[in-house]
Amino acid sequence: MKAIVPFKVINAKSRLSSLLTVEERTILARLMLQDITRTLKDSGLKVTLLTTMPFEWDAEIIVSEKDLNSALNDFLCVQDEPVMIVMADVPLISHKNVADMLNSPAEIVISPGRGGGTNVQFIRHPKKYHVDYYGASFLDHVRIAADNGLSVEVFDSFNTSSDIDEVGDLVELYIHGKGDASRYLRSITKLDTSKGRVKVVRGGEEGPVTVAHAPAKKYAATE
Ligand SMILES: Nc1nc2c(ncn2[C@@H]2O[C@H](COP(=O)(O)OP(=O)(O)OP(=O)(O)O)[C@@H](O)[C@H]2O)c(=O)[nH]1
Ligand SMILES: C[C@H](OP(=O)(O)O)C(=O)O
Repeated sequence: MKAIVPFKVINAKSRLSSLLTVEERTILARLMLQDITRTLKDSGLKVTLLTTMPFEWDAEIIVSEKDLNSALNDFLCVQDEPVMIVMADVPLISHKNVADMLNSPAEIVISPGRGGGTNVQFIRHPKKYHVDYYGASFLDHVRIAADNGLSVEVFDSFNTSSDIDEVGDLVELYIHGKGDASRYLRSITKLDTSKGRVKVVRGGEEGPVTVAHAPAKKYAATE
């Protein structure tokens, strides 16, 4: 069974730029991808990365300069087997989450993200479906499934609904993460529990974490 993970190589996670430098965002994005790739592979899935430019990774790479939706739909329309689409910013996804999605009897299993997005989708018949990310993509995906007569399960999981888009989202990774991305985050930031909602702020506690692949600078955009 296949999993495809879209990955924007340059200037990833730009919405975190009020807290993290471009190098830190690049490393964090790479480590989230590393944690996710490991979980998907250990769950028995064959992982393909859909990237915006050539990229070294321990997975099949498809490079497409098309927009995210066109690139994904080009992929889906030639797949004979089920496909799981996992966004590269859902680092808490677990083996159990993957197994539960694969075991669903539904034709489309959708894990929503905060704010109307879509974090993970399991698509049993990719040729009968297409994706429409951005905006309220969760609603769009439910509608596309209905328009194509496909049954839907909305997958209810803290892990898979926790996508890391904005600085406020980092607290979930900081507190609940068990992989390298969370270790790295804890090495460069700390928790501010002084008042109101807990926040991730500058100042780290743990030692540095090594990144397995090419140096971050190579892919970092200039700010
Ligand atoms: N292949 C491909 N992947 C993309 C593209 N844009 C975003 N992605 C990936 O799609 C997923 C969801 O995108 P976002 O949550 O917006 O992530 P992002 O673009 O790194 O974050 P921002 O810069 O803050 O918008 C992430 O896995 C991104 O790496 C694109 O143009 N092509
Ligand atoms: C791609 C987009 O991600 P978001 O920016 O909403 O996390 C979506 O889920 O439709």
